[in-house]
Amino acid sequence: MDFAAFPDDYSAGFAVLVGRPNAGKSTLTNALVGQKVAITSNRPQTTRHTIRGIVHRDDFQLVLVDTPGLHRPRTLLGERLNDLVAETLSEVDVIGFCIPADEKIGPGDRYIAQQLAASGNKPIVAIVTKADKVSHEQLTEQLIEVSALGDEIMSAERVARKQRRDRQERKKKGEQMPFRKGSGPAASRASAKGEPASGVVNDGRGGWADIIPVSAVNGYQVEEVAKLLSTHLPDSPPLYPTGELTDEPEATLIAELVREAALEGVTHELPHSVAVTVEEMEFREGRSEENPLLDIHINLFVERDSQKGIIIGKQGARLKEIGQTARKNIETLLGTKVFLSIHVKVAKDWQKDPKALGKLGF
Ligand SMILES: Nc1nc2c(ncn2[C@@H]2O[C@H](COP(=O)(O)OP(=O)(O)OP(=O)(O)O)[C@@H](O)[C@H]2O)c(=O)[nH]1
Repeated sequence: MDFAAFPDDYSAGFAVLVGRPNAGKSTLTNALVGQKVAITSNRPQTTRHTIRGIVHRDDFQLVLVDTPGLHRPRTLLGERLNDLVAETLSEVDVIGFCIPADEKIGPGDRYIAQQLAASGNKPIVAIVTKADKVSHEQLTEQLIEVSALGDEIMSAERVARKQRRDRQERKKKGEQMPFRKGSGPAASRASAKGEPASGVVNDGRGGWADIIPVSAVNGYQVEEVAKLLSTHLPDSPPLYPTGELTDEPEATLIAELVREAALEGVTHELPHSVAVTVEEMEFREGRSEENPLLDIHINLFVERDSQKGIIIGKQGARLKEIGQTARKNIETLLGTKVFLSIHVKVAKDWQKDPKALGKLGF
């Protein structure tokens, strides 16, 4: 592996983009990296695995970790996703919090903001995505809202930390703990619901480390986002050789491409219920070296017979389309001809079954 020579002031490190489903994380990752590595689709929660894209520049290297949407656990799968997110947050140098410009800040954003603030002392850069979808005035308004959210959440977090410290101090000294308005069970419940904790005011000590608008679709400020994130990276030689765009195992990318093709244009409930595994990958015997063919056998799991019907389609028409789309993308990814076979299987309630989850790679 050839590491290019790098200047003295080179910096390198990890960044994670978080945000609620559909916030534009995958599209921004792709725009930053400049090649399709993370999987995008207009269906929420398509990114389940952590896929890294690497932004190489003359003076920095930014390793992007794309996480699933951070959300409140509903099923066991949701909890595992959140564990994954927590683990990722602890390993990065900077967090990019994506909030779409064209949607009002909601409880989902608030909840994520609180989780990020509570997760530690990592700098959080608020990234207002999809800037192309709104007018200049609307963008300005959203930037003000997002900035205010940062001030409020970070102030609340500082207050909470101070209260925790005080409580510990008092405990150490053996003092009795007074009940304080805003710190009882009702306040914790409000905070768990993503509602603002009452009584917390902006302490004027600032919120987000930075705030920046971007459009991954028309390229507005994409380079600036890369630069801004890189200012939070430690001095370090490159972590990966230049030219390497992803270190995700091929099988994961292949499974994601099949999953993406399967979810194209389907109903809302399905994304949660589809899991894809690569069962076998082998070069076909008897082919010449110049003209290899890679056989890939895929299992596509759904939870119900009705979902199986949706995937397969009338006389197998949809499955055929899925196969063709996925095959083309896999061939582009691997640069080799591919024969793809997809078996659709019903695994009842796989989301709630720890054993099944393990088998499916979660
Ligand atoms: N107009 C416009 N659309 C965008 C932009 N970025 C993303 N989108 C669209 O928004 C939708 C969601 O984008 P994704 O990048 O898949 O969002 P995500 O946050 O990765 O979503 P999950 O994987 O569900 O967490 C897709 O239909 C994108 O095409 C942007 O800058 N401008």
